[in-house]
Amino acid sequence: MPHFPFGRFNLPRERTLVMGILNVTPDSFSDGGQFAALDFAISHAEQMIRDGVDIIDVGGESTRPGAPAVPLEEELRRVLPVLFALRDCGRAISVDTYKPELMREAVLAGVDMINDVNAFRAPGAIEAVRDSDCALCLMHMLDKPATMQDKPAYADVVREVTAFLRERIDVLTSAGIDRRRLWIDPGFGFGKTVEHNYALLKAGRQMVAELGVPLLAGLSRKSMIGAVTGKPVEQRLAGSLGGALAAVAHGAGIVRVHDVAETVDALKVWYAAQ
Ligand SMILES: Cn1c(SCC(=O)Nc2ccccc2)nc2c(=O)[nH]c(N)nc21
Repeated sequence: MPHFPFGRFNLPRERTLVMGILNVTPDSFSDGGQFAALDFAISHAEQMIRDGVDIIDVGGESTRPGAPAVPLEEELRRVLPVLFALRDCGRAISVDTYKPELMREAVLAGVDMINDVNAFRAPGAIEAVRDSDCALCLMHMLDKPATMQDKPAYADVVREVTAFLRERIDVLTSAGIDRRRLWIDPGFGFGKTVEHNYALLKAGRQMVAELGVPLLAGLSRKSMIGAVTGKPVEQRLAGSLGGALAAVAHGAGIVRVHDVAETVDALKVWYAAQ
């Protein structure tokens, strides 16, 4: 299999990889204590590993519309201990951040992917990751989290999102970053209506073909699942599994999910039938 740089790992490319979501934000557990947070995160990561996860996505700041901004120091305090604790866990680690300072620390800590919902647009982001071999995920977001869902409108959402991702790829490769490190992501729910999200999902293979870069898809438990199932966020497992299989069918190379064990099993059955 071709070796796509993924930090230390030579991850398989003949099947879609499962990225498990590891939130290290206080609102993702009860008492908010610092050490409880670290313990909780490590236990959750260990469970995902037992469940068959390929990549663990560590995030210290919620990007939900209306979520409070997290100061850099606080995000560092939440995320870095988890990165060091997971360094030798045997799975790829990605860090979900748009802050260049955290990217720099994460690269030094040896992470295998930087997952940037802002597609490395922050000043200093490219410099922070250039001299490394970690994978880089470029995600599309309309405007910014606070306003992106107000009235998302596009003349042609697939064309515009593809153009945005092409521009970001061009900027990073022009800065000397090896194209083989790059992943693209349409950013489901980041400034899109449900219709926009499904149009982008269906266009996955087209985007990969046009941009020559593999695709990461994050649908798990999102409103695009809720809209077609009528289910609240805590009852979206089945819908999310359908979404994961749809993403695989439409060319995703990584699916970002909350429910690792269930998704791993669903993909095993899917691949048994290919
Ligand atoms: C960090 N991050 C997020 S956070 C939003 C989220 O999960 N909301 C959400 C979670 C649970 C329920 C409802 C909404 N989504 C993506 C994505 O789609 N792609 C990439 N690359 N990174 C991502």
